[in-house]
Amino acid sequence: MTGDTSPYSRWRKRVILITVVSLLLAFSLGMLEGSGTHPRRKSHIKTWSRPGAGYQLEVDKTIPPNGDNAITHAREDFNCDKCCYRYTTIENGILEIRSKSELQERVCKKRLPDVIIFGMKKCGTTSLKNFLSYHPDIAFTQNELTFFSSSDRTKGVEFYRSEMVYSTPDQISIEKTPDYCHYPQVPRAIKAVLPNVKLIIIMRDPVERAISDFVHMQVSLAKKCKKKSACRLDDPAYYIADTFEDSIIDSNGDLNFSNLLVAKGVYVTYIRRYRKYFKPEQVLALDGETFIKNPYPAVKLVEQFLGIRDYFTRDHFYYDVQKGFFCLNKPIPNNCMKESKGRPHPEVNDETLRKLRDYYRPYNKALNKLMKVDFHWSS
Ligand SMILES: Nc1ncnc2c1ncn2[C@@H]1O[C@H](COP(=O)(O)OS(=O)(=O)O)[C@@H](OP(=O)(O)O)[C@H]1O
Repeated sequence: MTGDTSPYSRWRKRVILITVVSLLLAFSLGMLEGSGTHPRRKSHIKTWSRPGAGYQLEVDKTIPPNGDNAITHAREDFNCDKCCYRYTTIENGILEIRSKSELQERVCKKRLPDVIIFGMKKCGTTSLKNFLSYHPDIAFTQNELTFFSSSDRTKGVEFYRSEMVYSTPDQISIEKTPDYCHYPQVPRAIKAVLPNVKLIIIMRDPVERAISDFVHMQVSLAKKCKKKSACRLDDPAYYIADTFEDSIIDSNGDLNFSNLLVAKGVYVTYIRRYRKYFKPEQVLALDGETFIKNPYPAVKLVEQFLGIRDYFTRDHFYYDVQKGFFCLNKPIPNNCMKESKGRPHPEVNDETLRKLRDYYRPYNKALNKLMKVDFHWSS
């Protein structure tokens, strides 16, 4: 069998080949045009709608040619673009105020608190404040205002408001003053000004709290004693000796439970006072010991309690070996508490520890019952 090799036949084959190639080219180009997508990056800005703080999530979508299984990368807005402040490190004070025009644009005002962290001293209140300060739905007043526990109360509510941090209409404003816990007049005073306020208390093993408070008061005293005229503690109910044991055990070997180092650990007394004025659902109790070991579950509980966005993820936190505590990795990396948090504690003798534990046990049990929680340090 021989093929048809006439000039006409060769010309006809060429025409068919060219037509097929052109058709294939046109078809594939048409496919791409018709789909309206290109296999390259597309960027969208998505604004979250609840509760509307304007927190932006930049979503970077790489759409593969078939349009399926689009890979979505979410990159957080590190500076809370719709907030009244920009974020900086804990070391530098966390919040940097925006310009006047930016504040106006964002309807930033100083608002009375929706939430108060009212205790407990040396139980992790600062770390909790620092972590929550980076939540875009929260405007956290950085200073402890002590409004309800000091003579500032006589200056009136407008003074209190003027001390608050700026917040947008969609943010929850918070202040923390651990001192509010143990002054008997404070719960009623808060109720009179903020009847619907939400209250958070973080409590750790009262024995650990007492030792931490001792170290703290020693440092404060040492600072004051640099100026000889001011060399005394503000509160005479504190007694600080050279050692923890000598501070809380009297000459008869008995526990001096009126020393504030000890008294401040009787949490149930303080909470009962608050519960006289506030409904149980207004108060959230957090365990400071589990918070030290892992802050993530505690910040999630706070988000739920306040009904704010599910913002924090596990990878916001990392354990810093050098610091010996958890620090933030997001939105700013390597962001640890200042040196004054996480100080070394002295060794305390077993006898003193036993006396303290025996003293606190019934109060801890009553606390568990009242708050319907089981703090593992309570026995
Ligand atoms: N992540 C992290 N980093 C550092 N420190 C942490 C952290 N989480 C909890 N803590 C514990 O917080 C203790 C200080 O508590 P407060 O911030 O409530 O103290 S204060 O009342 O405001 O002075 C502090 O007490 P000390 O260890 O005695 O310094 C810490 O044990």
